[in-house]
Amino acid sequence: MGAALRSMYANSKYEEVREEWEEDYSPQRFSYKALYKATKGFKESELLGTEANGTVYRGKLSSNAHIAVKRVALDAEQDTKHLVSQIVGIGKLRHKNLVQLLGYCRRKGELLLVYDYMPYGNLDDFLFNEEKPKLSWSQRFHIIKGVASALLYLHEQIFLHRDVKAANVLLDEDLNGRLDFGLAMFGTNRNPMLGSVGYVAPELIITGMPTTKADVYSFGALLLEFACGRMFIEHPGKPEEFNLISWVCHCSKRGNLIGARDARLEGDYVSKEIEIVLKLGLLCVQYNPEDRPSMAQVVSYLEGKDVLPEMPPDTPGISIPTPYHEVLA
Ligand SMILES: Nc1ncnc2c1ncn2[C@@H]1O[C@H](COP(=O)(O)OP(=O)(O)OP(=O)(O)O)[C@@H](O)[C@H]1O
Repeated sequence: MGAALRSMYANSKYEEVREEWEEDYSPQRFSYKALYKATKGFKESELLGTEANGTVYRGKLSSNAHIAVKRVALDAEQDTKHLVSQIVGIGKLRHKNLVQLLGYCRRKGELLLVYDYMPYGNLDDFLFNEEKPKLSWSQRFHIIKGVASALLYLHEQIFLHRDVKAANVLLDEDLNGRLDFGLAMFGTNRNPMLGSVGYVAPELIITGMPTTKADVYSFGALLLEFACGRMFIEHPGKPEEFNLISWVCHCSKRGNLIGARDARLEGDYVSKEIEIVLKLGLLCVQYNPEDRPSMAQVVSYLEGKDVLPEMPPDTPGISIPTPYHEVLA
């Protein structure tokens, strides 16, 4: 029985690895055959993107459910049992602003993760790609609040996200922001502790220890990107525009904080909300983790239940160049 379980459809194109210890996880287990059929044999036309960590395909199951399948190469030394138990644990999380992880499949040297399909793709394209239709301010604010509540939920469930960034916010059919589980959460990312360049909290570079406050830092970078419509770190030449912290502080010092906003918004914005997002972004990206708010506070500020503390742009820890910025310069 054990041997038979180890390899299903041996030597066929549907071959997969299935071991006895996975029996408890059968509700979360997809057969390779089902995923192969759903993605039309992982056809090029179904390819959604290829990133450093894997390849993602769109698919449709026999139940008509639309899915996204992420194919990831597994390192030989990977602790597969631990990884699968993490996947199953993450799959049990439920929040309307999370991309639901439906399950997994395993082949030799390869893991396939199955998610709900998000028809509008990721936010990266909408915020930074001039060719994509722009998001209105009310859409942006709605998405920000959704992502904040999802991150708060993760922290309440004692999970860290570890890789909050625009590319990990996907949009569903109603343009709700859904936080995607990057591979960093499973520890299979090639850079498991650090997340993505530009969103990494400065202390993480030194300690390598992910924390809720490091997630808050990355969320702060994302807030500034939402309001400014630009990537957190750019190299446009002017020192005040090197990153969004210096850009927003520069505008604030000149008495025109909301002048930092995305010019593509034109007249379509609510000054009070942009101001909250910019100020909260600065509060979250402070150098010292203890100075950053918790995600519970972030949600209260965004929902207008709490009033943001005043923080002048020359407050130590925000506008001064930090070793982190020097590293990246
Ligand atoms: N559930 C999904 N529905 C629709 N598109 C998706 C889904 N998941 C990923 N994609 C798309 O597939 C492409 C690759 O996604 P992937 O998550 O691998 O990228 P990434 O965020 O850079 O990787 P990672 O988060 O693992 O570092 C992106 O264009 C992304 O928008």
